[in-house]
Amino acid sequence: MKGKKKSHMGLLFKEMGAFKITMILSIIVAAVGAYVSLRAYGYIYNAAREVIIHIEDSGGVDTLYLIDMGKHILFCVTGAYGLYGLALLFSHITAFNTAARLKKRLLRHIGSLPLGYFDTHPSGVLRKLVEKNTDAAETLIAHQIPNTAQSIALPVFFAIYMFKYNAMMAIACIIPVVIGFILLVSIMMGGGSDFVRKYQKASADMSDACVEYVRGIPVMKTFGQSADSFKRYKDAVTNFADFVYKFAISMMNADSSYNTAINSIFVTLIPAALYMFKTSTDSKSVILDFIFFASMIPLAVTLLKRIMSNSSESIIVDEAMEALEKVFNEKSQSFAGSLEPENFDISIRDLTFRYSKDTPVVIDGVNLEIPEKSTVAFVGMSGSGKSTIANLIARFWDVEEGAIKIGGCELKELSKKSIDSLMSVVFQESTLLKTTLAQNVALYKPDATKDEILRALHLAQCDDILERLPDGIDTVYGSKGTYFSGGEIQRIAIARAILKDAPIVILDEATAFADAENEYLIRKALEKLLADKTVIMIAHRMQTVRNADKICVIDNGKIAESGTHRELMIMNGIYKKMTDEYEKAVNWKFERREAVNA
Ligand SMILES: Nc1ncnc2c1ncn2[C@@H]1O[C@H](COP(=O)(O)OP(=O)(O)OP(=O)(O)O)[C@@H](O)[C@H]1O
Repeated sequence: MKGKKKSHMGLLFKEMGAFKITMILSIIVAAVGAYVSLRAYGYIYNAAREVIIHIEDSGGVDTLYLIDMGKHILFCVTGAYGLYGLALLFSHITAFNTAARLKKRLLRHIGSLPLGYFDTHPSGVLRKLVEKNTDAAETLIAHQIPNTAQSIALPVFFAIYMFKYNAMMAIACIIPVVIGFILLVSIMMGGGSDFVRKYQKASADMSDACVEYVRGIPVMKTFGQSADSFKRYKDAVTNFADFVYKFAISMMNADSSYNTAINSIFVTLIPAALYMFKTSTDSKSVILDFIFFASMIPLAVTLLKRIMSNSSESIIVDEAMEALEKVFNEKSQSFAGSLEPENFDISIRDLTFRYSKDTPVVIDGVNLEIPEKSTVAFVGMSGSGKSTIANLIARFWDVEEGAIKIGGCELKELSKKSIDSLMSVVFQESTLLKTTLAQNVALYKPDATKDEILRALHLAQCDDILERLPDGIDTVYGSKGTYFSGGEIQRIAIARAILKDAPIVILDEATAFADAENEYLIRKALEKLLADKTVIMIAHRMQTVRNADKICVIDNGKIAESGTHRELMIMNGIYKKMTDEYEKAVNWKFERREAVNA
């Protein structure tokens, strides 16, 4: 048996806050509007009755009464439109304010999440998440809620009216509606709602795969691949097409049965009217009642159909709220600490970490002391946990088990100001903003003078870059075709770190993708940056770590070996094996070259 899915609409109602009042007003006004529109039918009935009663004696018709009824009808029709407009006004006030509150709270919350969250949630994903889901909530409140209020109120008033005028015809009209509703509920309970969810997932998968496909076109062209090689995109499109087909087929019977039921009111109404016509002494009243019922039926059918589409809309919004709730459930990072570190020693105690409750442990009981102004390098297989430890030191994620201390204070106890000024991180691939070179370099020190910026650029070996820029450090990156190579961007990122002059530097081997000339310049730039600093280096090439004060071999989230290069080579363990294999790979290249040159 399928478990009942939890509703996430509570979030939406909570977010409405005081605007719940305008929402309730919208529902009440929409319901009153529905009543007023039905009153118009009552006055039409009275006018028609006056005419039919005097059908054989047209002089007996009370024209003043007819004019009066006409005025009432006009008043009710315009009143109903006016009230519907007012209901929409209230619902839009609620919708815009709720969506704005939701967006603001969401953005504030996203801003408080740890930096590591943005690794897996890039800006495009977050923009889609915020906009798409809050827009869905806005549409639901602005349109669906007043429409649903009307769609429910009208049939209720309609039923009361029908019983007031003619109980037998009322029952005849209600039988097909009840059958229609039983069918509607069975569609929704029997997988209809599940289908809407799966349909949305298939559609989202297809659009994600499409973006991936478009982004991969350069790779596809470079390697001369055919479109078939982008299997995920092809599979997503096929999956979506299959889904829509199955959805249409499965809904075909249910939808047509529901529509047939609610459209077949005449099938029960006409026999009931004929029976009454035959047995009643007041045939004129029977004809009049029949006209009254027949004129209202199309309206009832339209409203009943609207209920069905409203219920599938609410499933979409429920999904949207579920996605937002997931973001709100992400734990914020608190910067309530106020301590300043006594020195820049780093101490890691019994550190154990997993990225989320449902993922495996990636750092498993790590203990490490990094004295101030020393260099520690992490080496190990890909996925062993090197970056995770470095990111935890930089507080990209919060430590939950064990502790990381700087200068005797836990990271959480340090003030935001000290955390910001303590560390510089140079990633494997750095990013420049589309602003001036000066602003890019002074990102962490906006009040830096021009001389300070120029000095940092000089120390980071960026003189050659500066020479070719049309406006020097005021050149806007990305303007007039001003772009930099990966190695040049890396040197500018090092200039940024030099200017910041933080006592701790975390370095994710910055030369990994540089060419020989850039590698030389980056190394020279790093010498300036790292002098007299506490350095944590994630190394991908074995030769870069030889001079480190301590090398830690990370294996499966644990420190498997640690020591200097010499100590580790003598130990004859994983490090020695990695170094030997690395050297074999390098020598293999030389041998090949020699063979070619021979
Ligand atoms: N944001 C994340 N969410 C969930 N798991 C993650 C995340 N980042 C990394 N992991 C997982 O944590 C483990 C350690 O990854 P980490 O990036 O620390 O390894 P690494 O040694 O630095 O690898 P590499 O040398 O390839 O960069 C891996 O299994 C990885 O899949």
